[in-house]
Amino acid sequence: MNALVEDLRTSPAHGGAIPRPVAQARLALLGTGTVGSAVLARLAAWQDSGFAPGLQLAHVANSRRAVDGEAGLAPGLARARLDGSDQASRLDDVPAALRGAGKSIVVDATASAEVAARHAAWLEQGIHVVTACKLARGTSLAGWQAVEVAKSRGGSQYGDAATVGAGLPLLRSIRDLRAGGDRIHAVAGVLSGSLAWLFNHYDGLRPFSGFVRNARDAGYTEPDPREDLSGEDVRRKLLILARAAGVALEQEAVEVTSLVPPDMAALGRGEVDAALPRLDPLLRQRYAQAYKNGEVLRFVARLEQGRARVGLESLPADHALAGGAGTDNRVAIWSDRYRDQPLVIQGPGAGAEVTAAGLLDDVLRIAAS
Ligand SMILES: NC(=O)C1=CN([C@@H]2O[C@H](COP(=O)(O)OP(=O)(O)OC[C@H]3O[C@@H](n4cnc5c(N)ncnc54)[C@H](O)[C@@H]3O)[C@@H](O)[C@H]2O)C=CC1
Ligand SMILES: N[C@@H](CC=O)C(=O)O
Repeated sequence: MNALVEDLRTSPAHGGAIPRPVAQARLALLGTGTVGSAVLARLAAWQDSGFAPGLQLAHVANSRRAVDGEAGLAPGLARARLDGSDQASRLDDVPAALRGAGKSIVVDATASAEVAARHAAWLEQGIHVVTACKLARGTSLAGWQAVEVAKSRGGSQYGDAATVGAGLPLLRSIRDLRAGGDRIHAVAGVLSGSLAWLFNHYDGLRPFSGFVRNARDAGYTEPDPREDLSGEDVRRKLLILARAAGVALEQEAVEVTSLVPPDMAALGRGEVDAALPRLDPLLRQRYAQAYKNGEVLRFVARLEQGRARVGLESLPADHALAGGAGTDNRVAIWSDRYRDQPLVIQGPGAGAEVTAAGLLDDVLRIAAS
């Protein structure tokens, strides 16, 4: 914490988390990796403190196994129960596991296209979906529209705060501006937490590939870091933001400049780690050029004048998009009311804990609605 800012946790006025009465809701958590484990940890902490007592964990699954708990699984024990379970993970079983009193909510903490393909069907059945996975809304326009149609048919809600900015109030701000009558003119910024971290740390001296391994091990990258390095993950985030802003973009409309050499893009997942040093020559050269110009490298997404593009840019160090530290996303939004000076939103844009918090904020919002 910044020493100039008083730490409110130690202030006498700080009262801790207020127990929150939540109407009963049954949750199915899909994915117990980096993000899913943090969801379980947050639910376990809530259970200990008595916060949000109405939430009941009815089903937990990873790609191989599943475990059900009709009366609710203890979040702190769910991983151990899952590891010892002989129940196979089957997406067809999810609706039945959620049957019971209160709202039914699927929490998608996977990176699975197969799970994303179920979102619309669940919504249509009245099951709410909260997701960190961008594949349902950030790929084809038809996929995005299918979610919209299914929500209105099923009277269900879709919590997507964690899909962009790991829960930062980005989508919410764009939707609030539009709900207040504003048109969104442009959006530009750093949308990748892992790439932000990489370009905040890379010094042109040590190999870029080593930093990629560190970002992966810290849980900032996608399960396959090429998703980040190729710009594909940022493309999905920009598409989600653009569509929320009222711009119905097809995924091919985003110009993406990848950092991944073609020979590395073609490799199998298991071969990626050994091939990471293939990134080093291009990044060393881009860094040296930027350094010579007194600039910094940032991986930027832009939606301006109907044109959408994503790629590495060399920016003056005092440029509005160059600020921030760590995994910070930094996004500028221009609208009718923010015509000259944009609204700028900055904060950590990757990491298990912030993402889990973003997912559970959406769960609480839906449970309370
Ligand atoms: N790591 C981060 O900082 C952030 C991640 N996200 C998103 O969160 C999602 C999860 O990311 P990680 O936790 O890093 O991935 P991970 O690879 O650590 O975990 C993925 C989990 O999904 C499970 N899974 C795969 N297919 C499944 C299926 N059919 N049914 C049930 N479970 C299945 C896997 O077994 C694993 O437990 C991704 O979509 C990612 O884009 C979003 C914001 C930030
Ligand atoms: N891999 C992503 C994680 C969040 O979506 C990123 O680096 O931003």
